[in-house]
Amino acid sequence: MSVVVDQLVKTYGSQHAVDHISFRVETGDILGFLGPNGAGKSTTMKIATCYLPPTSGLVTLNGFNVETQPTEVRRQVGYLPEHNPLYLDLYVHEYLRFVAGIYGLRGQTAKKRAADMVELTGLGREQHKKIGALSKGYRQRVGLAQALIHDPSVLILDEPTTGLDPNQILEIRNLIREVGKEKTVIFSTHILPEVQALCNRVVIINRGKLVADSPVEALRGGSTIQVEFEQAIDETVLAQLPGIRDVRVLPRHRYELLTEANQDLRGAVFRLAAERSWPLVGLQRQENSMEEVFRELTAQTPAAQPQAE
Ligand SMILES: Nc1ncnc2c1ncn2[C@@H]1O[C@H](COP(=O)(O)OP(=O)(O)OP(=O)(O)O)[C@@H](O)[C@H]1O
Repeated sequence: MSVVVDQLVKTYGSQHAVDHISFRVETGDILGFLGPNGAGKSTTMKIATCYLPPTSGLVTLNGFNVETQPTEVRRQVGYLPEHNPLYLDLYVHEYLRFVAGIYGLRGQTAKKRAADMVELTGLGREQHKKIGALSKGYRQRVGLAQALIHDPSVLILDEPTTGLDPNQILEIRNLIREVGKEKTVIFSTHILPEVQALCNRVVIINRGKLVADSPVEALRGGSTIQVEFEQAIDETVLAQLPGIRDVRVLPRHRYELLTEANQDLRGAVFRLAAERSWPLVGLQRQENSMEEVFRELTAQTPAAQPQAE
């Protein structure tokens, strides 16, 4: 059971909303899909759920191609769109049975499934109201219930906790965590602590391009050491120090070392420099928060301005 996104492109006119993105998500993964406003998250999710055709590239869900096998894909996937359209005049049960019907569930089976979803999403107290009379948090639960009604193996949720109060956020997170034990979950959010609380993996996109695809651990609470030498050194030796996750070469003989959380490797770097007779002129450590990593990865470079004629 997996979602595979391979070199996905979506253009609107001349704009590349999604620009050659590739990643894969496996069963049991809860993937946080992050990016600033307009990064291309919703567009990617709409393509993965057959609401939009890709311009090029491939998306498969459990091996089914979104372009050529949309019926099979829709059976595999439950989708909660960012602006979840609901029929406000329908009662909760009525609406859920209607959605069940779209997936071919009828009669007692549809009724039972709707009742199960009411139970699962904590809609019990509100189930006899019309959707129009529900609070935002409860409407969101209805959205989750409709996304889950056909027992999909993949769940795609576009900002499921946006606009909810802190109690509702916790409840929806618990529900996602519960559902994520059996299903593949992809959800977008702007709340980074939510990703830390729920996800095992993170994909970050910026202006349509993939800028990170890693375990949450790799983006959480590590630290960086900036080290500067008088002349260029062999960075592969730095990379071999225990506790170093990555080494970036910066201009002017500076190197940025990403280290595991709670490790201060300045002493080790200093000793290595002494051993190798590398002329060390600067050594600084900085704790990283996920917010900082996100900001760095999605720093906006100013768009090229059209030249005046
Ligand atoms: N139907 C459309 N026509 C033209 N441009 C569009 C259309 N839909 C999206 N876009 C553009 O594509 C880009 C990506 O939009 P998208 O909604 O996928 O971003 P997002 O990452 O989900 O943003 P947000 O976090 O604000 O929801 C944006 O620049 C948006 O304006």
